[in-house]
Amino acid sequence: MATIKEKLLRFLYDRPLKSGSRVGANYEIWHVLGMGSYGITYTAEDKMTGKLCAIKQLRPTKAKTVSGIRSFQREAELMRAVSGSGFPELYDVIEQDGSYFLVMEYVDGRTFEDLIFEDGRIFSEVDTMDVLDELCTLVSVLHTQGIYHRDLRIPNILDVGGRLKIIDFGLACYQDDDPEDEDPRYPEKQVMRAVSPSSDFYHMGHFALFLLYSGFEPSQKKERTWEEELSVSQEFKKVLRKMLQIDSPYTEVHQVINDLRELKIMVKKR
Ligand SMILES: Nc1ncnc2c1ncn2[C@@H]1O[C@H](COP(=O)(O)OP(=O)(O)OP(=O)(O)O)[C@@H](O)[C@H]1O
Repeated sequence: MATIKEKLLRFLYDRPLKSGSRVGANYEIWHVLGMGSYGITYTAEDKMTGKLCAIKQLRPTKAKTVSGIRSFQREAELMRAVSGSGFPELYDVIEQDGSYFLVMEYVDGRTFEDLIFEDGRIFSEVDTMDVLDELCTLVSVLHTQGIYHRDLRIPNILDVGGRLKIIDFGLACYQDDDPEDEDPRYPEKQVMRAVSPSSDFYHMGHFALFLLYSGFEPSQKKERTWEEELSVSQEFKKVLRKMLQIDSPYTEVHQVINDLRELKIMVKKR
């Protein structure tokens, strides 16, 4: 959590670039897509090719810290290593007057956050299993390359005309990275940031719950657990319990894919 001083410094120094600003020789900033804790992301045009792209700038306050620059370099390294159509391609890495930019493919899609909270999309149990199955396939591409994403949340997964893309490698790591020192008072954070496949399964379990809750109509004032509230099959709940590490967790992504595929056949037959 940012302190008041950090928030004030961000407000004073982390002003986004104005539209029309140049980044490197070729890129012209159009507008801000979003501001996260580490970066400011813009749409931009490559003036050489006329192509639209996305540019993530390391926040100026972070660009003054060794850890900020290190995490920027890490994100660039991981994005370069990741290949496949399910991830944005990294075009360029630019350092300009003490500012740092990742220039990447613009993903023209809707995040699952947009789909649920803006478009009012409702995902049934079968829809959720289908999306999860495709997401696991992308995650298996990452895990095969020894990469864990560790931030598979609804704002970081996009639907691009029926196909998924995963963005934001700001928290991703390699399987042989040392784990960060997480505060033992927050055990959930330790699970979310674990340097193991389980961190991705845990996030995907929560991702699936967001999809399933899109169709939930509360009928009681009393809050109940997700297992009591959601009317999904016991078999799918079992899969989710393993993803969320309530029951003996999955150790590799093909186990999740196999369970989901068996389950889809069973549920679709009913
Ligand atoms: N390659 C991309 N194509 C299209 N939109 C993108 C792309 N990358 C990021 N965005 C959008 O830009 C916004 C901010 O993205 P990003 O995920 O980089 O930052 P964040 O998660 O908010 O920040 P941080 O990682 O700094 O905490 C989001 O709305 C996201 O959907």
